Amino acid sequence: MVASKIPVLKLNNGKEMPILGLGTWKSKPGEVEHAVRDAIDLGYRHIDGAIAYKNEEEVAEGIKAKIQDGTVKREDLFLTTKCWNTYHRKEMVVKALRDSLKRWGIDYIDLYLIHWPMGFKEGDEYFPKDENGKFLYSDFDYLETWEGMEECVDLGLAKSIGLSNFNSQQVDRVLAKARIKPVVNQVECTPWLPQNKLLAFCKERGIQMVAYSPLGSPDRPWAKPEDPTLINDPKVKEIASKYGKSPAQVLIRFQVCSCLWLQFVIVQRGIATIPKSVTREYIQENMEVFDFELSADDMTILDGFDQGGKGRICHVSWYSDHPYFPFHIEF
Ligand SMILES: NC(=O)C1=CN([C@@H]2O[C@H](COP(=O)(O)OP(=O)(O)OC[C@H]3O[C@@H](n4cnc5c(N)ncnc54)[C@H](OP(=O)(O)O)[C@@H]3O)[C@@H](O)[C@H]2O)C=CC1
Ligand SMILES: O=C1CO[C@H](CO)[C@@H](O)[C@@H]1O
Repeated sequence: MVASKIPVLKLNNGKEMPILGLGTWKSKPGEVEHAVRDAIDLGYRHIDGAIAYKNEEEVAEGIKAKIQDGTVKREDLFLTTKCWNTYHRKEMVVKALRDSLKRWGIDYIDLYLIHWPMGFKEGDEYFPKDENGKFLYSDFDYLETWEGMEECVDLGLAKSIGLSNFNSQQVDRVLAKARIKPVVNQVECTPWLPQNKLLAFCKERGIQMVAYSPLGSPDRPWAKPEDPTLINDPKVKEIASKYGKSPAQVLIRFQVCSCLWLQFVIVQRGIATIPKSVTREYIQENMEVFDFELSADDMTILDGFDQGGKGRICHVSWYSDHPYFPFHIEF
């Protein structure tokens, strides 16, 4: 069996999560099985999936191959999936995970997240719309959804449960009611949207932040050719060349092990992150980030990238009329 060099973080329930994982949104069937196999061969042990990515079976094929050839055992892996917005009714939360586990071919998931606080109309369509193209929502309160998540732990279907795309008020509402505390809040995080306030808020409550789209999600479906790209930013490129690293490595290092000023003290960001790639060279490059340190001067430059909410790429403004839309407040 091959040991991994990726550091692990301890979650508030005592379980461990590798600080770096492989993202799988937009990874096509036909590519993702290979990407997962390559990642595990290279030392990744954390894979971030979701029901809504519609590729769980193929992700699972990659995992199965690596368990079968003896590279890893199931218990060496940290697998995440996410309860989609159409499954926010309590009973559906459990059913959705059972269906997902069948697709993964496993009997428990390491981490099950509420993908968004916003519920959508139940049914087979993941993005339901009426005949005028208006999105159709459900009014299930995410507190009910959380009860379903807790049941998944009770039933042994999920080892840990958490949130994704929840703002500070929504996190506190869950904490006030939770029998089982969320271990993470997975949110977009880049130098454009460094989430310093949400990070401090989550740290105070023992909730680990996980950064999604750490490279600025250049392959997001709504990207326009004229949009700026973070990995091509001249300042990021300049910093990268100083260390003999790539822009992607600087952006990943920024999350996992860089410092920031919080209330007059310097703290490590220590944010877990899940860059997506289906390219073996990138998958390898993205994990080679634990052998250099960004200087205070370079961190100051990256701090200057902060655009607040305007820096958000996964803004999903098309759902902004949802009562639980998370991005109307500062953090
Ligand atoms: N909870 C949530 O709501 C969300 C969760 N996520 C999760 O976070 C993951 C990562 O975010 P995502 O939006 O996919 O975007 P990322 O910021 O991870 O960027 C992915 C893109 O960057 C490219 N890339 C990867 N590594 C490198 C490299 N070293 N050099 C140059 N280009 C590189 C990839 O190319 P290629 O693949 O062609 O190799 C791909 O086009 C998702 O896949 C998903 O698992 C993302 C969005 C929302
Ligand atoms: O993970 C995700 C990727 O982006 C999508 C935007 O439609 C969402 O489904 C989800 O947040």
